Amino acid sequence: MRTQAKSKKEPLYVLLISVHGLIRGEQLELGVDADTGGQCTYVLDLAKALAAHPQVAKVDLMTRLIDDPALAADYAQPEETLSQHARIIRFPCGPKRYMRKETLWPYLDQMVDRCLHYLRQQGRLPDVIHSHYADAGYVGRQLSMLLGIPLIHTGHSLGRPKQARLLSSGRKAANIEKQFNFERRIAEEEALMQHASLIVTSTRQEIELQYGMYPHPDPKRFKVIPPGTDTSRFSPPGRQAIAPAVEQSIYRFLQQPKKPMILCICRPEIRKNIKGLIAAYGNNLALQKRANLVLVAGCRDNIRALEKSQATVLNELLLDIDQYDLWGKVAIPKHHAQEAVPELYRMAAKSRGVFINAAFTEPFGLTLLEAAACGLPVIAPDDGGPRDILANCHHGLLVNTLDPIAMGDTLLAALSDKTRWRAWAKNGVLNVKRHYTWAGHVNKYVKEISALLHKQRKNWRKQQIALHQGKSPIPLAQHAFITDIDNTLLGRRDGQEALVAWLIDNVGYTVFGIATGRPVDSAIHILRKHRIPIPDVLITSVGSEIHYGLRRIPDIGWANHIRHLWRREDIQQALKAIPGIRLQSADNQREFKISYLVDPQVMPTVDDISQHLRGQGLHAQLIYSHGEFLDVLPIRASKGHAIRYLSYKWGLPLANFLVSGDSGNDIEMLTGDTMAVVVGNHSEDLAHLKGAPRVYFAEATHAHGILEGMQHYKFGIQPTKAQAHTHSQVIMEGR
Ligand SMILES: O=c1ccn([C@@H]2O[C@H](COP(=O)(O)OP(=O)(O)O[C@H]3O[C@H](CO)[C@@H](O)[C@H](O)[C@H]3O)[C@@H](O)[C@H]2O)c(=O)[nH]1
Ligand SMILES: O=P(O)(O)OC[C@H]1O[C@](O)(CO)[C@@H](O)[C@@H]1O
Repeated sequence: MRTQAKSKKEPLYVLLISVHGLIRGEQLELGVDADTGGQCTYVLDLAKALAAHPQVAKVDLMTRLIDDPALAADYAQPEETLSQHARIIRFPCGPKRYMRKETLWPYLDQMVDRCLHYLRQQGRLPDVIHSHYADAGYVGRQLSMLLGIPLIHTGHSLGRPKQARLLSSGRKAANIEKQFNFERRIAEEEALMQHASLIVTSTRQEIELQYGMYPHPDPKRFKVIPPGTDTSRFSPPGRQAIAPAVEQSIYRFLQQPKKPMILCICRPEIRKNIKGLIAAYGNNLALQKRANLVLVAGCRDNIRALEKSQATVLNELLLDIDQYDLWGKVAIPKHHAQEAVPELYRMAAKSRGVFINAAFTEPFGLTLLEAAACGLPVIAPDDGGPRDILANCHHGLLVNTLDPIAMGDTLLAALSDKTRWRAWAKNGVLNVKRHYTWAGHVNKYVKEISALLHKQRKNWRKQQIALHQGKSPIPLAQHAFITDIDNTLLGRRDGQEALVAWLIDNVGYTVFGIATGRPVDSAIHILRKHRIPIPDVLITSVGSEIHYGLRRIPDIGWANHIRHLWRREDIQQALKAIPGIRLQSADNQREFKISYLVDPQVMPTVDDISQHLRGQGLHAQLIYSHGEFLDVLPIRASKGHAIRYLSYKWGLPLANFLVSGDSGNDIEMLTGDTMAVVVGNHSEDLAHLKGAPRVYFAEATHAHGILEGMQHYKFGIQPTKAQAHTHSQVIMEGR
């Protein structure tokens, strides 16, 4: 299969990623915990609206597969259809059970790998990847780098402002780090700001005040595209009666249920300031007389069984209701179904009540749009999202939510002026349709993406990137050819040229890779010198690093994999005691490789050195070569392991790999399921492989030997004379 440059008109394939929380097509469970709120509904609405756009052919919303007896089986379905062009795809990520987002970081690489396999099955790569929140940002950034596809990112909520808020509330840095894993999150957010081609925000203030807390935000990468709300669900009350079950779920708490409702819908989270709201209501007797307070703060069976931070919010809530003696005036329903949510807004509108968002800060605030669409005026924090929304919708008032007395007074004033109330209700319904529809969002979004892709295509043309255009060929290629460099690929000029012609003929069909002891810079330098196109995959420093293509994108998954038990500093320290070895120059030292020069007369045996390290509780592999070098590597790092990892990661069977080598450090990659070729000029340490299954010993030497092996295995599309003339052109492009 050959990778093609995309024609301008071809409709788009968008891959959305939102890892945490609970996402399904119907009956979203929102407010269940701190991770199930606005973002879940945002990504689902976005997926559906995008798929309805005429320029979009396909939308996949990738999320975590959760197989938890405490939850509906829906979250364990690998695929769910949302509409003709949109679906949810779910991949495992760590343990099967539900986990809060801060604990998912160690497992995210699994999603990257599963997605690569999935794309292979699809036979098509997305045009853009769009990640939501920092965890999905990590997955999206890896995929974007590995595949050469632009990344769009939406933060929804950022680590630095949250960390600053928690610190200023008096919490200890070490405790909040333990609970929220800020270091990892903020590092990823910084990386995303460098890597993403486009960052979509809901407001301008989000760019200035939130992203502004990070180093060097590049204003050109940001685009404000506010979300929409689903007006087919959220609509004004009209004449229809409210569903009796919904009414009942509220009335059962209230002494005078027909009074106006002050409605608050939010996740039970400290930032949402439910405590301040109770104080506002509890301290204002006139307000209590005028209206009931209805708090919809997620669903609960047993507060004691909830996660600690939510349990604290709800416990405080109950204690505060008791302290102000608000029994009979406050409703706090235990459960609500998703179809009940619009009904709750309508019920509040019918009662001539108001909606309140009492949060200390609110990046955007989807509930304010939902209320507007249902004809319910709002009181909201004088902060980013609400400021923009109220400036557009004119459906209520802003208030200082840090001041409970001001909040109480503002609520009372809003409920008392009937003419103003009617104007707000009308404004909300009209203006939300004018400013906040998903169709409007998606129109702007598709224009931005199209401009981005257009610019990128132009760049590719300018750079004339080697064998293919920008996107990686690996996910769709059927075969891989991986070779050692020195004395295998290189060594005879005529052989090299014939091999380059073969590579050109096999573009898109075969992945081209090298596996070498050289560090990556040195490998690229020598390949350029010999006019060999830059490989799709570079396994370097004896398998301790993997990079991709011209841009040398590192495979972070591999680094994470081999980091296991690797204590570089301690190993280097322990080896100081070994006679007959001295460190090679700094440019030969890598994060996962310590290299020594050896005096064979003095150095103890490799087994003795291994034992010395083991005695100190250290784990490493020692590779002794050519009687003069000693490389110390993590136990999982080697050329052979790297090839097996690539096979697994990219979903390409090991049997479809042709590998070639000449010496001892190639043994591991030459044995096993691969199609192995040992070149004619091989060293003695490979002789014992003669007769081993799937190991071909070529007569010819160097690159000629590789080509002989390819013929033996009938590997690849064989070169034709007509195609061979493109050779010099590609070499130039590869430089
Ligand atoms: O018990 C509940 C609580 C919430 N919701 C729904 O959950 C959503 C909450 O969204 P939002 O008010 O925007 O708040 P967050 O959950 O905090 O969402 C985050 O992400 C949103 C989308 O980017 C931003 O609008 C917010 O500012 C940001 O804090 C709304 O659809 C609510 O109707 C429920 O259905 N039941
Ligand atoms: O408190 P945090 O970690 O900043 O996150 C806020 C959360 O709000 C949500 O958007 C609610 O859906 C989450 O997805 C997001 O994780």
